[in-house]
Amino acid sequence: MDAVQNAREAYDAIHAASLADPETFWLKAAEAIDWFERPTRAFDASLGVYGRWFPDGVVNACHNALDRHVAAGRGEQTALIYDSPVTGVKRTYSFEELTHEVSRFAAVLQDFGVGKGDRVVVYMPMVPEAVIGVYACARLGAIHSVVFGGFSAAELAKRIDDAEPKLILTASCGIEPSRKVAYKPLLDRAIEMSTHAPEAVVLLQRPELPAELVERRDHDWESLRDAAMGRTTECARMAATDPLYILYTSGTTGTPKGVVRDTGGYLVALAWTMSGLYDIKPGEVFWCASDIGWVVGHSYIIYGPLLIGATTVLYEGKPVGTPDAGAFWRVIEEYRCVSLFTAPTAFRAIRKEDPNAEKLKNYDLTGFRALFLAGERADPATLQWAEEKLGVPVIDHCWQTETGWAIVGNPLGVGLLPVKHGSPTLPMPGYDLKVLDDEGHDAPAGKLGNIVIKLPLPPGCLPTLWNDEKRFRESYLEGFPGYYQTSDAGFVDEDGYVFFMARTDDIINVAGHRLSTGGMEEAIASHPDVAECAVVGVADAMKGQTPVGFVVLKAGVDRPAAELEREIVQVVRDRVGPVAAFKTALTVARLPKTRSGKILRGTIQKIADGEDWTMPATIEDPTALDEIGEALKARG
Ligand SMILES: CCC(=O)SCCNC(=O)CCNC(=O)[C@H](O)C(C)(C)COP(=O)(O)OP(=O)(O)OC[C@H]1O[C@@H](n2cnc3c(N)ncnc32)[C@H](O)[C@@H]1OP(=O)(O)O
Repeated sequence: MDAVQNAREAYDAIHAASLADPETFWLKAAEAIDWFERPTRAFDASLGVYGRWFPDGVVNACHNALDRHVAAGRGEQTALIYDSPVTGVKRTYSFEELTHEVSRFAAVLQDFGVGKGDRVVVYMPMVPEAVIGVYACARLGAIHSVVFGGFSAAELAKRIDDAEPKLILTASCGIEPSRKVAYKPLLDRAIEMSTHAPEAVVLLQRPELPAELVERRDHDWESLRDAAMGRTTECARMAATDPLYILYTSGTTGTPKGVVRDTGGYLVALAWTMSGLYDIKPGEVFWCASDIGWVVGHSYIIYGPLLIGATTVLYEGKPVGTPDAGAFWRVIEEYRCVSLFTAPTAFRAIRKEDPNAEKLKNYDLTGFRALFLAGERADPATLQWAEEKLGVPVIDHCWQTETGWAIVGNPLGVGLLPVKHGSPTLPMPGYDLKVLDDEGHDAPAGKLGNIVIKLPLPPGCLPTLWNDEKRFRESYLEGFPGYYQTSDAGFVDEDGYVFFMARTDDIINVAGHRLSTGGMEEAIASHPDVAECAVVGVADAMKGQTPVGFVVLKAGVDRPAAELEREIVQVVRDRVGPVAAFKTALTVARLPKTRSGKILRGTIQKIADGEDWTMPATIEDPTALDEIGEALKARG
């Protein structure tokens, strides 16, 4: 039997076992975790919305990622490598050092009254203190909620109001290659805008751009850390079902969804993936080049590698421009990374700048075993380029903030399966993935339909939305009863390979960032001269998609279109944030609509992408579509 056949049989056996007998499968996987009280049951269907994992397990995430490795003799091994080309700083923390820092900073949090179940918002750039803050929360059983630095004050305010944090951890600034991002004024504005007021803010001063502290409310991170010298804290005993964190993600409206991640199921799932999917062993260096503000950063910068005693890399830089397109190769060589996990957009950026990968010749990538891509659809051209230049398996895998880990992937640790470009391969253990037509019937192989997952979702996936079980049911469970709706359309081929083709809602993916066009439309609609608008995601060679806004002005507004369009771009930047990459607003006389008033966003998008389109039978006024084409043509 050849290696490919072996790998397929091993995969089939594992996946089938996970679905046929989830109790046995996941209790076995749970042996990778150090429990204070080992679970006797894997799943209880009577709890929560669709059941809960490891209902009687008692555990702590920080203990599993840090303390237990020190106790097991890994204290001197490097746990965290901080590499910041934007500041020129490099720093490493051993497991022992990181455990001490976290234990000490948890004492600081305790002094603010932070304990089990309290929320702490972490609004920080990619610095080690952010990781320390997150682990300090986990140590105490407080629920962290990290907010990505590229969001606006208004977006931060929404998250503060929903999570109602006791405390906010922040830094004076983030550093982008072309500018310093002053976090503090954004945070101050967010706190002004929010109804909920945190009791205190702990701020890390960065020398690049120090910030003013608000008396009584704000506290200096370093002074508190100094004052806590010699203090330690114990890891709290947490129910496996207790929330570890809340991570907000875009919904179909401007109100983000607070994805809840429980503790025990997440640790078990991550531990399985570190070996089964990523093929990483304790002591090796795994690099996830994302941001801790995204789920990918939570799972594979902060938690996953440390959980199994591997080393993680915290990289405060970009794939290009810090300083050049050889940046990733430099980090891989310098730290002997065995795998890199990043978004396809990062590789598109490298390829654009260095099409023949000349820079790669300057580095020794011996020991580098695999590249993993996720966050957006991996286009075959980029994937092939990476395969050819790196000479290692390039593995696309697909997941969501909601799931916390891969739904579909190619399990390198089990055995590499043949790669089909355009497909992230096969469902991971515990995911009973189906494609259903709109009536809920199974779609035959090769037929496009709705990608859903039969309940229960495997461990690690969201049990609910923070403060909003109703929205959880409506958004994910009611469309296809008995299934979790991914809101992706796609198909499964005759070999079981899954192909994700498009979203079925108004979410777009810009440079690996999941964004709501509805949220951008809400921002545009707040401009006093705007009557109505539509935002669509248009194909972009670098970012995958970019948002374009079509805007109808109120009657009587006769200001120059260019001036208004600039203001509208600024409104989206202010209200959603720079991460939206919203750079194009086009004023049009009207929007194409059906006779019942529904804006024909799908057709607008096809026109913008230069795809074939057919005139919708229900269109109110066909000339409105011509006008969209003309507006796009005029803008080039
Ligand atoms: C599987 C589940 C998931 O999908 S989790 C999400 C996975 N996604 C990712 O990991 C994201 C991958 N993308 C990236 O890392 C970046 O987009 C890369 C490829 C590095 C390119 O970065 P960049 O050149 O900055 O473009 P961009 O589109 O990301 O940025 C747009 C504007 O936002 C800004 N921005 C970005 N990050 C921050 C930040 N942390 N703090 C403040 N601002 C930030 C950028 O500077 C840029 O601003 P500007 O418009 O140029 O002024």
